[in-house]
Amino acid sequence: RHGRKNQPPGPTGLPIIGNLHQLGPQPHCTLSTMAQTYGPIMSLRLGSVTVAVASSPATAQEIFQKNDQAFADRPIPESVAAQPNVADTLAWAPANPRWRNRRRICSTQIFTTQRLDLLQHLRHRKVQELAEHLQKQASKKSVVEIGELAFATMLNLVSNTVFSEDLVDPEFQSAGEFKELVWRIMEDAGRVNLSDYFPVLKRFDLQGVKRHVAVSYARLHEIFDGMIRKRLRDRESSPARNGDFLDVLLDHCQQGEAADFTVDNIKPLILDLFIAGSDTSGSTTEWAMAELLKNPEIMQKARKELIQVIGTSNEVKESDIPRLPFIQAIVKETLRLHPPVPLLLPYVAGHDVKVSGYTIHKGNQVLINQWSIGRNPQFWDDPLLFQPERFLGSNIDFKGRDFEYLPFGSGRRICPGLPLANRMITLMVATFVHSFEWELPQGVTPQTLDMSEQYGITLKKLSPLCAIPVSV
Ligand code: HEM
Repeated sequence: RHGRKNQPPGPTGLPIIGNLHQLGPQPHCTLSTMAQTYGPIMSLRLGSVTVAVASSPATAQEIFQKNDQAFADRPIPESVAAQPNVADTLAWAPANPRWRNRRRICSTQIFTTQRLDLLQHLRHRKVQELAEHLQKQASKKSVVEIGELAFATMLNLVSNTVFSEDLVDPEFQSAGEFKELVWRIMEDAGRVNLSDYFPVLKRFDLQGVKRHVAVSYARLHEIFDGMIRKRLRDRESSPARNGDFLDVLLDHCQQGEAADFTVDNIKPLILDLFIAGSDTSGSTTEWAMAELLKNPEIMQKARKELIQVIGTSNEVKESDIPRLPFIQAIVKETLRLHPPVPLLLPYVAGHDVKVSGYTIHKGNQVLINQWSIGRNPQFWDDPLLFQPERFLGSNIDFKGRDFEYLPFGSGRRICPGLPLANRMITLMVATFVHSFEWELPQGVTPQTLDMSEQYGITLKKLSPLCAIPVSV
């Protein structure tokens, strides 16, 4: 079936497996190299699935702007299908009225400027708790894992937004278990799984991916189940409401929208917010700090801006951020070089579509290699250098309209968490830089700091960033 007419060019594959063996452990890099030979829209055959890969701003724009509707749905990897009620997730459900309703509720109840402003105190509190923890570690000269702390802080922020309570204890002891669970889900979702490319093999789960990841889903569902049941009991015994996102969802459950909202089918939506929000934001904060430790002169410039704007005694507040253009530029530059979702989430063509003169056939999958676009010298000067200055005085933004820079995607499935992620990551990075000097552990220098990536559905730092906070 793959001799289809007018398909984008691509590498010749082997019989049956096609190009699967060529992807390697870092598919985003392999696809970037292949695009130099086959062009900005190319076609690969992965088992029985044809995948088109877009690697330029122009092809991404054609997909997102001209053909947004055709590419509104996603293929569901087997590892994601391992969770109960997968059709009720936000990230993987088809773009049907039920998905739209859930997305609208999330947007209006969590992500509007008004709602975010209302919960500003929560973000300040969570970041303050993080700073207090770091102060204690600083007094002991302890080494901390920056990514894990940022991840746990984000997890607690999402948890407070949904459940009005922390998931991770104040000393961050239980952060490890959640990180492990979330990362296992991310890693399995990003793994090349034969069941996804040979539907006939699905029921055998040859690599055991589905069985492996099901354990993580079951544990997270169990945790959420306990929290939801407790809230249902509280609601029965008292009319008082917490006013958090769980109350909003339970109100929907009780308002006769029974088919769309039940206690069971709201769990995948809640899980999505935790999974999509915590690892991406934690990882971006970790990469930002890794770049600052690798480039001490940029760290100094950032600190200088913070001291000029805030002084030395005050804490960083969200209301300071508009006056911190260099810190904002650091976050943007980090998302360019280290976008947490390098290939965005996959799309599936709803009908035959022409892109750059080639045909993407109905049922073909589409990936956008935004990692590659963000590092392409055609669109960025000295693309491999970490230079936040490139964003100063530039209008390029990550809101999905500048196709050379798409860390949050674009179109109707653009990341709904963008405004929250932006506020929280900026606040965490600013606080790290403002409240502490940072030292690398013995034997590590800025020159030897390991910046290798590990591919999952999100891209994380292979070796966790370890550093020693020093109080200022
Ligand atoms: C640095 C932080 C983040 C990055 C870089 C990021 C990036 C992305 C990307 C690239 C997508 C896919 C977009 C597409 O396919 O076009 C996505 C989807 C999504 N993100 Fe984020 N995200 C981040 C933080 C968050 C946060 C904080 C939340 C919520 C708490 C969140 C919730 C979601 C959800 C629910 C989806 C699925 C949307 C859909 O398919 O309709 N993300 N994100």
